[in-house]
Amino acid sequence: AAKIRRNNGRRKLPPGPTPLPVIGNLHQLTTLPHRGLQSLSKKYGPIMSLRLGQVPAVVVSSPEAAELFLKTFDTTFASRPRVQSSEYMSYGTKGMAFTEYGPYWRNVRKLCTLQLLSALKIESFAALRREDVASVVESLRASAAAREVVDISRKIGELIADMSCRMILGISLEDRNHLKELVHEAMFLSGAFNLSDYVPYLAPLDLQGYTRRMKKNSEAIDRVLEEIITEHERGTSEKGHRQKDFVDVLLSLVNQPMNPQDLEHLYIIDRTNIKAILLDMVAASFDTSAALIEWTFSELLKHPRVMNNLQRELERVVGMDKMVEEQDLEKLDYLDMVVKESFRLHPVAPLLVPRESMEDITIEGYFIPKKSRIIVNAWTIGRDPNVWSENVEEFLPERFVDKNIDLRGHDFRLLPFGSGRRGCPGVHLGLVNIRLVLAQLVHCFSWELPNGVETKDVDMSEKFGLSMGRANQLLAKPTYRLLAKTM
Ligand code: HEM
Repeated sequence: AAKIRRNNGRRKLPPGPTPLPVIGNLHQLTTLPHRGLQSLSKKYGPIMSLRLGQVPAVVVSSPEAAELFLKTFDTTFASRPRVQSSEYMSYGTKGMAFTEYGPYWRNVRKLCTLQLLSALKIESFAALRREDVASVVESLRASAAAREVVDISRKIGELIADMSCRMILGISLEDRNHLKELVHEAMFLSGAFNLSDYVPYLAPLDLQGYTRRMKKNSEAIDRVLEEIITEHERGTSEKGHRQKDFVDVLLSLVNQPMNPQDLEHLYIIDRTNIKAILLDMVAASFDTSAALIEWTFSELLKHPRVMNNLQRELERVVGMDKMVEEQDLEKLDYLDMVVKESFRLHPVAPLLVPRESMEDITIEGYFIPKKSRIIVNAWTIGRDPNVWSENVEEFLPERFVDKNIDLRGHDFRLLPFGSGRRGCPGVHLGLVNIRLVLAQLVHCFSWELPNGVETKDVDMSEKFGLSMGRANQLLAKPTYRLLAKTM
């Protein structure tokens, strides 16, 4: 008996709420799971265990705990769960984001970071971004002249989607305007808590209808990607001399080893790999940066003082007689703090991307079985008063003054891009897009809320998803503010 007790003692799970039969704790996630989990972790602590249907899960909600899972024991937690969405919508996990840890994932990741997402590669698309942003400024100028109220959410969403489409697929969004909706649906389905993943014996019933939607969505996306790749192969998308997009880069590598340095694990790049990688890139770019820009804009409209400070900085650094250029961005310190503060309150991936543990492990005296789902609640960490003091709910960029808090995964208080070997490989691209678009729109225009809306009334409701954006569109009225000669 003593031996059994010792074993039990050693195998103590982290504290957590009692699971119900069949569904476990799924009902406690609520429609905004980052908030549902926050209230549970207040009660049970920063390392909490849940059962999601049949699947053991651990929810991590403090910087110290996040460091243990994402750094100290990173290798144990570097996998992703195999779920329906990754099967149906990542070509049987042939991409990067939802692929289990191992040589295949490592090779795809290497290929993408070297060939597609390197700083050099991203810089090479600066002219394209400049052109797209300028054309939105132009259209907003027309709205300003007509004293129109603008749907900022739509403008920003289309701008980011268009910049991403041109860089990745070599098409403008107008040519394939249903792609945005398709990718949006794919992101929703990848982020949804799908009962079929947690209670596998219910999967054939498809009670939420997600499986059906995934099949339909993946087929529609596949048709678009096939068309685009075929156009590239035939050279029909060639409009004179144009820059190589991601499709060109990947097609130039077809039939070659994915990683020439790793001949022990020989993966030859084929069409399915290319489609899966392109889908990952498009899905990761469309909604994430746009959501953060929208949230920041919402906060700026709610906080005219901060908007004002930002405009003063832009006047000083850039000047009122010209638009913002990418090389100005690194000089915009206040903008940098605004973006950090926005990520603190609105980490667009509030629960990051789920991890899965690869072996049994004991952490802080708690037993965590192999194949546990690991959920890092970055949203809760950003609002923890022990970390950020009492005014956590306040939008206050100045809290970052003289604090060396990085947002790329080195500081566990601020984790919008995750951390460690599964951390976001698109940080550089994401941040360039975010800073450029924000700086330009705030520099070129003054913004006011539509008639009758007061700053305190700006709606801040969230719509949960793998990428969490605003529930409703953000509306505002622009007035052009640069000296006229610039356009
Ligand atoms: C505001 C913009 C973005 C945010 C907030 C964001 C956030 C994240 C987060 C939280 C993760 C999971 C990290 C982890 O598990 O530790 C992730 C992974 C990933 N992100 Fe991003 N991301 C953004 C933009 C991008 C862009 C522009 C790309 C590429 C075009 C990208 C590509 C990826 C990929 C491929 C992964 C999976 C990495 C892996 O599993 O090895 N992301 N991102």
